[in-house]
This record gives sequence, C-alpha cells and structure tokens, in this order.
Amino acid sequence: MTRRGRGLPASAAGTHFLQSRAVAAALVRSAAPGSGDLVLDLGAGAGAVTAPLADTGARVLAVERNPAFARRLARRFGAHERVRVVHDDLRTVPLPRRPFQVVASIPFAVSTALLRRLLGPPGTRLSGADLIVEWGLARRITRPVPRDLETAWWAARFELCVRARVPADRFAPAPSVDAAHLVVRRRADMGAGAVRGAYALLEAAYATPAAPARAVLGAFVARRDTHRLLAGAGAAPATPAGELTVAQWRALARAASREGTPWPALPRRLDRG
Ligand SMILES: C[S@@+](CC[C@H](N)C(=O)[O-])C[C@H]1O[C@@H](n2cnc3c(N)ncnc32)[C@H](O)[C@@H]1O
Repeated sequence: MTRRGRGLPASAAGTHFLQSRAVAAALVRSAAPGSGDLVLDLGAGAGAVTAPLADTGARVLAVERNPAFARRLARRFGAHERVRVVHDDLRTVPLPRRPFQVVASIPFAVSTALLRRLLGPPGTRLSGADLIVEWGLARRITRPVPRDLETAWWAARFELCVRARVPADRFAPAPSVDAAHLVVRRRADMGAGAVRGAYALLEAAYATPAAPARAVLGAFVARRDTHRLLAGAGAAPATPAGELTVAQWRALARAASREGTPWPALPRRLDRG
C-alpha cells in the first residue's frame, strides 16, 4: 500500500507531494528569481515550493486545480502580498504576457501538456523553468538528438538539462519511478529569421531522417553552398539528417539566415502550444 502524505485532502489521491525541503530549496536556488520577477508555481498543492519562492521577493502565482488545496493555499498565503493563489487548471490558465519563470513540482500526468504550452508557442514569454518531472521524461527531452520534432523545436529555443535525480522516496505517496530536477533556460535570441529556419530544417529532417543532411539543407539553400555550411556546423554532407544534433541545425539556420536564406513562415498551429 502506498503512503499518503499527512494532512492531505482526500481528493488528492494519485498525486505525489514533495516531502523534501532540500529539493524545493534547490529548485528555487537554481531559478534564482530576482525581487519583483514573476514566477508561477503550477500544481502548487499545499505550497511546498510556493513557500520558499515567496521568501525570494518574487511575485508568485500559485495555480492549483483542486479546490481543497486552493482554499488551503489561500489561507496559508492570504497575508502574503506577493503571492496570489489561482484556482484554475494549469492546462488552460492564461499564461503571462510578460517574461515569467516557472518553478514547480508538477503533476506527472499533465507534464507533456504543460511543456507544450510553455515551450511550443513561438511567442512564449517563458524565460526559464525549474521543474520536478518524471525521470524518464526528463531523459527523453534532454537528448542531443531528440526523437521527435516537437522536442527538437523546444530544444532549438530553450536549453534543457537534468540538474539532479530526485529519488521516489522524496515524495508522499512515493511514485513508482524516480523524478528529475529539469532546468529550462531560454537560449540567446537568434533572430526571427533563424528561428523560422530552425523550424523549417528540423521539420524537413524529422520528416526524412534517413536523407543525407545535404539534401535536407539543399531544399532551402543553393546546392553549391550546402557543403560549406555543413562543414561550418561540423556535419558531413552525407550524414543522415536524423543524426544531426539540434545544436547543428541551429548553427545551420543561423549561418544560412545571415546569408539571406528566405525561410517559410512558422505554422500557425505552433501558437496554440
Ligand atoms: C505532484 S503534486 C505537487 C504538489 C506540490 N507542488 C508539492 O510539491 O508538494 C501536483 C499538484 O497539482 C495539482 N494538479 C493536478 N492536475 C492539475 C491541473 N491540471 N491544474 C492545476 N493543478 C493540478 C494537484 O491537485 C496537486 O496538488
């Protein structure tokens, strides 16, 4: 039988509550929000992450769908002028239109949906995130050569890395798998043209992963330029497109953009996250 956290609302069954102050502190320390910065704790539960966040001087939005937890958070942080509790669903709550961070131990069941919202839209204002996610998900999305286009698109604009493994016994009830502290940081702006280029190249590469890189690149730039551009990105022309790293596709997009390559517009569906 799994252990339930003490004093948790009965309707919380099935979620895993962080029991380690050290893990929550490590998330907040890594995010290092400045005074007045906007930080979202998504799936705030009883406030294990909200509390150390509130101590930083940041403005904190604690979003929680469970009404019992939302009430409890409102009581706990009601007197705190920089903390606002929002009783809402993290899959649909409007995201800020100004730069924001997310620091949260998120519900595993909706992790991918949340990452899609945070990292997918070209205009996302997310500046960075420190998240507790399932270990397997963290490993999957931090591969240098992601398995799918969506993750590659995220990695083209955000640095994704695993900071630490978080053992299952740091939660109550303990999940069946370990978790990870995932660090997300917005990469330096490469310009709107290169962003379009990165998407176009990744889309083509993931559609035809066995095609040589020179053929994928050659669909966008003059054939006489492909070998030189690929050499600049450290890739051999015959390498299968599916074996290039996101860093190499980014380098190609930037170099080709500097030389005036006209890229197709980004698909509108990306705006929906
Ligand atoms: C993994 S627990 C973490 C709670 C808290 N952050 C902690 O570290 O102890 C996830 C929390 O997210 C809430 N939650 C689950 N699905 C949600 C959703 N779609 N929108 C908002 N909150 C959600 C649950 O009620 C629960 O409180």
